[in-house]
Amino acid sequence: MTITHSSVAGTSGAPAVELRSLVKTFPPRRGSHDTEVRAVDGVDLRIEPGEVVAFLGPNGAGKTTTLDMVLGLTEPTSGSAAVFGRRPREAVVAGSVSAVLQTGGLLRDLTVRETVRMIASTYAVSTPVDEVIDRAGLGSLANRRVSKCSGGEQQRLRFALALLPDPRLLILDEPTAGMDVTARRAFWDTMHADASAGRTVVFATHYLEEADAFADRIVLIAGGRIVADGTTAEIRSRASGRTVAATLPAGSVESSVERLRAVAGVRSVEERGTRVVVTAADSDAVARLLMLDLDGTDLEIVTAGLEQAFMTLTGDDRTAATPDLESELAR
Ligand SMILES: Nc1ncnc2c1ncn2[C@@H]1O[C@H](COP(=O)(O)OP(=O)(O)OP(=O)(O)O)[C@@H](O)[C@H]1O
Repeated sequence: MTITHSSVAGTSGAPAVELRSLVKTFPPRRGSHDTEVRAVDGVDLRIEPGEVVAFLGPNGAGKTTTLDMVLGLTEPTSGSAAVFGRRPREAVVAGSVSAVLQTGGLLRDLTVRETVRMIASTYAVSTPVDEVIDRAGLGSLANRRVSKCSGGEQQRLRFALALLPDPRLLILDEPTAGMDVTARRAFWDTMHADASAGRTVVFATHYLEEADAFADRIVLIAGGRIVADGTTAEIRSRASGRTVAATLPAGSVESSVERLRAVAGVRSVEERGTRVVVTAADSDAVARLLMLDLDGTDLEIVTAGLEQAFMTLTGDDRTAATPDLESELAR
């Protein structure tokens, strides 16, 4: 697969994406007593050219609404969105940004190549049809009808279409939704090769593994706000910490819990009878306190993974409102 990006390199110095105090509200649904929906609730974000950024968050977090504003598909209620220093719609018209959205009409009776050719004809300047077919890994499927392509193959076709204007910024909204693990891996292999040439990629996902494996940076979104922003390693260490559990002598649990809560970096202390479960950034300090000062026994230390980090950071009542999240995580 050859990768030649003419317009990907070289930018005006403006950030690829700049969101300032971005807010989007929707009126309450008809007949509902709810107040307005604050889908995006004050987002500030700067993405530099060449970054690969995952928007990670549970259902209803505000990912799609934010991306829609980056693409100029919807106007902010307040605040602003800029793409390479321009208004989103201007950036779209200039071919600086394009998107692979969750759904998007494809004509079922056309072949893969016919589809790419048709969309290419709508651009004043476009990447050669066979080149995008090759880059999207569709070479062997070029003559297949869209109706005969699997969901994953159709998604790769949408990806090929998004590459036609050779955009400096590619937006992917849950690009692998509905794909099995193999198709998902194949899609990301293709994307990896493409992004390594310097394209800025912003994608929304529910899948932690996907964000972890593919993004340089994760922007964790919940309830319309950014709840964490950093490299995957930073997110993991910031939120996960470790869980330390021990059994305490009966009668001393209450006072011990108080002492544990006072330790710097302790995030939570849970009592289960005489057993305490402590989540903390510095598990060594907690373990020492439990064993040496508080006469704890049966010590257990568990490293929390990215999933735990995700739950911790998107936690509180918002996680409770997103039952789908747990089944996503369990997949
Ligand atoms: N057109 C609309 N009218 C009313 N409410 C809307 C509209 N679009 C989105 N919302 C609400 O805004 C909130 C954010 O939705 P959004 O689709 O941006 O979340 P998301 O993070 O992309 O979720 P998902 O992962 O499920 O796609 C949700 O509560 C949603 O119901």
